[in-house]
Amino acid sequence: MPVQRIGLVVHQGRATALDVRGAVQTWCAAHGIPCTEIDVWSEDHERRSGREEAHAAGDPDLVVTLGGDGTFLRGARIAVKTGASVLGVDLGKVGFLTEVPARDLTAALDAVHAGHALVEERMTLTMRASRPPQVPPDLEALGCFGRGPVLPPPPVRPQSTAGEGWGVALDVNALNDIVVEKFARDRQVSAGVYISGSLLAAYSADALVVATPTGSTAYCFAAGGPVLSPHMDAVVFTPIAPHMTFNRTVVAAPDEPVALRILPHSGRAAVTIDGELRGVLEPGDWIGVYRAPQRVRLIRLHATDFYGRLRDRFRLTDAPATATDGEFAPFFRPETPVPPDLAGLRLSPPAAAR
Ligand SMILES: NC(=O)c1ccc[n+]([C@@H]2O[C@H](COP(=O)([O-])OP(=O)(O)OC[C@H]3O[C@@H](n4cnc5c(N)ncnc54)[C@H](O)[C@@H]3O)[C@@H](O)[C@H]2O)c1
Ligand SMILES: Nc1ncnc2c1ncn2[C@@H]1O[C@H](COP(=O)(O)OP(=O)(O)OP(=O)(O)O)[C@@H](O)[C@H]1O
Repeated sequence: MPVQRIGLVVHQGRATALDVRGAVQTWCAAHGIPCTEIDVWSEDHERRSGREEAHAAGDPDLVVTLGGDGTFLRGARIAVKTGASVLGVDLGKVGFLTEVPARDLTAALDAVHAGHALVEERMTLTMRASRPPQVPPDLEALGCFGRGPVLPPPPVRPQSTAGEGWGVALDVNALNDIVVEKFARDRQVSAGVYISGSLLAAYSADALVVATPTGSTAYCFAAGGPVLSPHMDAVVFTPIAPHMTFNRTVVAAPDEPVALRILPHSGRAAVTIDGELRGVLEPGDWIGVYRAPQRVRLIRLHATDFYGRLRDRFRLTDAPATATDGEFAPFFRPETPVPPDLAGLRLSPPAAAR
């Protein structure tokens, strides 16, 4: 379906993003498509939930982000609430989530408008909490770690059943991760970690990360966690610097919730959702994290080559001993038809088609 309305999320601190914004606005004007900028970082901008932000922008069906992965995450937070797709223009440092370089922007918008783009759906995480989350004003400055103004705490979903012991359901969709981390440099977070309702272990750590497969290449990856294909669903738990010998990641099934209960003698803990501070937990508080029904719709111009991107963006280097073996031949890419037993497999597209 042709694009009806664009919501634009721009990294205001990057000059190239401001230039490219002009190109998007010109394209929109030429096609008669309304385009609303959503400046989630401005000091003057009212702090709104993703849903309110989408409604205020006229419920765009396409969100275009101009920046890096952080800007993409800020756009995804808004798009997921109304089922809009997200197109990330790569103007950042890593660009794992973003899809197109700025030079291909117009061609990308043309392709989306003509219905030629692919949509890749990614799992998100949602959560319940023992009480509605809040960020006390005195902790805001400490907790937002030099980034933009804090977003409001996640709204409570109407189907909440707090009084019955299930906690309050929060209107959250994390594309990368939900992280519980220490506030004070010298006070670790101590928490009991439950998977599928069973206690796995009590941790004392710098942070505890619950991630999606998409988020496995972000914070979890930095902590030595495994890389998961973003085409699968799973709930990935990784402790950061736990003061114990068991420091492994646990990859739970998509229907196995991961819960964290702050222990009585723990320091206070920050809850960050996709890198943004959204709440503070006191001893005794808990959160339960599980797969959300909503998925983020990523625009792709070509079939995804996740492993090629992994090699490229993380600059994977080959073993020095293989250097004398020269070029690497393509695998499973002869000109002849695909044999029946391989027909259902997901194979990255040939380099020429990317
Ligand atoms: N030590 C760490 O690596 C660390 C620490 C805190 C948070 N994070 C991650 O940062 C994310 C927020 O990103 P941001 O850009 O707003 O903050 P940021 O700028 O601090 O991001 C950290 C880095 O992670 C990259 N990144 C983000 N999502 C990614 C993904 N899905 N796959 C691969 N790389 C990814 C970003 O490009 C950036 O280089 C959080 O969701 C969390 O996963 C990482
Ligand atoms: N909309 C904005 N307005 C002003 N400054 C911003 C904005 N977005 C980000 N910044 C600044 O840029 C820094 C990097 O932000 P962030 O990590 O979210 O960017 P990004 O989109 O992920 O790009 P990169 O890949 O370069 O990190 C922030 O610490 C902040 O100082």
